[in-house]
Amino acid sequence: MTNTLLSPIALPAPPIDLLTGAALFLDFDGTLAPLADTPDAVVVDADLLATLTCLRDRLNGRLAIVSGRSVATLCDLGFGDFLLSGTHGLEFARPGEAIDTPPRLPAIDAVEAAFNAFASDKPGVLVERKSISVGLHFRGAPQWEEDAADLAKHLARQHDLTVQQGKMLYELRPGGADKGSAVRRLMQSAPMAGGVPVFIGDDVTDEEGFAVAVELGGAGILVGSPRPTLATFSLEQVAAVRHYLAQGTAG
Ligand SMILES: O=P(O)(O)OC[C@H]1O[C@H](O[C@H]2O[C@H](CO)[C@@H](O)[C@H](O)[C@H]2O)[C@H](O)[C@@H](O)[C@@H]1O
Repeated sequence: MTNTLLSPIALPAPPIDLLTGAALFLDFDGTLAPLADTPDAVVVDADLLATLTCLRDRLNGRLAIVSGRSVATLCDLGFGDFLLSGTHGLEFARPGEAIDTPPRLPAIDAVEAAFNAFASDKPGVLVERKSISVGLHFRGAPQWEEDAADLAKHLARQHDLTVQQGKMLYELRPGGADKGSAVRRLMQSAPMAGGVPVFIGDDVTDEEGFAVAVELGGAGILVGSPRPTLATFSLEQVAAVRHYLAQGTAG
């Protein structure tokens, strides 16, 4: 990312009229759903799907989920009816159409084997097998963070992969895309084209999304406590995001 992250000052809450005319890009974990102990523990409730469906209709379809989760997992979670970008900008899907995804590289299988070997004697360390990437989670055993980071960086160099840092997570994936490139691509065609991009997210992987949204004349909304960010506004937590989105469906 070429832009410089701004200092961690408290940002204002987004005005509700920001949603009028928006092309809305929504991160998933930590933005639409609270973080949980393990990836599998997260569920999507009917209220959230109803709010997003209503908001998408009000925005003439200009609502996309842009996540680090794979598109297949997003569909399993209940988002199959939405415009999707998965695996940090590497995958795309439109409702009813085939998933546009690069192939799973043999290197990812090699990394997964190395992650499994690392995790095998460390209770609480979890390997997340994903469609075209693989994650090493240490939320259940934070004492292994440094070793997990060293292993991820070593394997990334060895296999020419990208390390994607997340919350209590190192993920290895092919490079060449991020959430910013996903926003740029989706803004070039219907239904997102013509809207003002607004990206809501909580994690470092969302900063590229904020950067491109701002560059294209829109805004980023950071979810969580103040930290260095390219976002313009902030919301304290998932509940505030959901309240904000629900307000956008009213009136
Ligand atoms: O871009 P996102 O939609 O925010 O996805 C980023 C990663 O989210 C998931 O991991 C995070 O959430 C888990 C469940 O709450 C949590 O246990 C973990 O510690 C977090 O890092 C997901 O498992 C990853 O695949 C996503 O890349």
